[in-house]
Amino acid sequence: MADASRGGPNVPRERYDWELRPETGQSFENALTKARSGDRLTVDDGIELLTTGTDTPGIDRERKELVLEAADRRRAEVVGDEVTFVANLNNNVTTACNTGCLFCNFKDRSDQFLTENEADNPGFTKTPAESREIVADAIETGIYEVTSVSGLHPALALDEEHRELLETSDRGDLNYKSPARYETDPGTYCEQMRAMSVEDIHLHSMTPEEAYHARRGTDWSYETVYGRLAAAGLDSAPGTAAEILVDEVREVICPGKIRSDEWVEAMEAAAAVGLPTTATIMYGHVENEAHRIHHLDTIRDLQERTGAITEFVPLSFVHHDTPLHDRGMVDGGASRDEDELMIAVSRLFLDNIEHIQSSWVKYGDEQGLKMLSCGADDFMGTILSEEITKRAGGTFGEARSFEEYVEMISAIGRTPVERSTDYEQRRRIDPEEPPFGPRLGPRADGSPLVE
Ligand SMILES: C[S@@+](CC[C@H](N)C(=O)[O-])C[C@H]1O[C@@H](n2cnc3c(N)ncnc32)[C@H](O)[C@@H]1O
Ligand SMILES: Nc1c(NC[C@H](O)[C@H](O)[C@H](O)CO)[nH]c(=O)[nH]c1=O
Ligand SMILES: N[C@@H](Cc1ccc(O)cc1)C(=O)O
Ligand code: SF4
Repeated sequence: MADASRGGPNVPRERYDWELRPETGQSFENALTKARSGDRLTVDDGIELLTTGTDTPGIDRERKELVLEAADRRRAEVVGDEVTFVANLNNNVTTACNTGCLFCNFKDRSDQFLTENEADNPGFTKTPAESREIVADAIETGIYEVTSVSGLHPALALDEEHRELLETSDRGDLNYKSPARYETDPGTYCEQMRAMSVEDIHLHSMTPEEAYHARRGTDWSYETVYGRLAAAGLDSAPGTAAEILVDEVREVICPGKIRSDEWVEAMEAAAAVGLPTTATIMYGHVENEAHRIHHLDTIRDLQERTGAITEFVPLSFVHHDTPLHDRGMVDGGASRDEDELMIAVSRLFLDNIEHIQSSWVKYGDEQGLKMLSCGADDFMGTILSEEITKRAGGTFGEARSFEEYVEMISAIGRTPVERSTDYEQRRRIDPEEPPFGPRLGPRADGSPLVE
């Protein structure tokens, strides 16, 4: 008979013959003792906590509660009771992308964007002028930051020098086509950066995968690329495109993407030119718990070297409308138990990263709030527009207002705090003093961001 106290695994992982498996010589009890006393956890400790013991199948709910408690206590010690969020706008420049990641339904094949294509184009590309207008309008509402991640449009080059190299190259493998061939010209990455850098807005953009696209066909280092982007207005880099930083998993879910070591190289370069970064994991598809912990280990090592990672964001895979699901490679995403353990073990394992984000885009409000008692202390941002999760079938909406944030965070007895992207500026909000609006952005005057 099924044991009601156990959560089953969400994915029939026995379908995949992985080299890495969640097997250890450690016991759950020892790992928990180490976690409680704040010792640095080994990979085996992490696997024991995430699986609630490799000696038993499925998730043991009593043990899970012990892991969540330890993580919540650690959160309180490290960052206290404040729950942060940022007034930001999400602006995706283009959905055109041929990389073919099997977990992604954001992208549209780029040949649909060619002028010669007469069929309806389901996606979009914005010119630098259009991006600027979108950011300029949002600044008026009081945002502090613009986040911008995009498809790898074949016409995108880093700058004019890169475009010239791509135009004159006789290599046929560079995923480049002249902007003249497309209905809409996205300009260069540097032009987009300059366009979105309106006033003193904080520009958070250029994932390692985008940085790779911005140097394709050249021998330029990632430092050169991030250095030029920073000169054009980039302020920090998002650590998405991380997915699972174990190559045997990348070969299955994103064979067209850069490998793990290149992702790390790009993030180190961003840090080397002085940009703060974030880091993510996209979990709950074909990978197992050993892959997740190896990923955390890579991130923790990277942070030892750079100190540049301001927050870690677990992104729960949204499965509904994705190739992985359509092809029967997964039956669903992570279970609620797995989500909670992912947040908690991120807090316990990543002892050198201060902030763990609960993403309402991925978890929704109710579960997102619960995560703030499982180890998370940041509740993301207002974003105002969302395409990636929506196109994968996610249903948690595109925006949150300051009013909603203050109400939700005070309802769980915590303190709402508006933050800057790098967490250096923080403003506690008194729930007794409405109306609630941002005050940190270049034009923010405290009036509500979303009515
Ligand atoms: C859509 S890409 C855009 C930026 C750029 N093309 C890249 O891959 O770095 C940004 C991130 O969204 C996340 N993502 C895409 N599809 C998702 C899904 N179905 N569920 C959860 N996260 C997803 C992935 O982690 C991915 O790295
Ligand atoms: N800025 C954050 C986002 N932005 C939205 C993303 O574009 C997208 O919704 C999705 O998360 C991609 O997987 N999302 C976050 O989860 N956290 C952020 O801080
Ligand atoms: N704030 C995180 C989260 C994020 C997640 C997905 C995105 O597409 C963008 C951002 C980051 O900067 O990496
Ligand atoms: S995740 Fe990024 S690189 Fe991969 S298909 Fe989607 S948009 Fe393209």
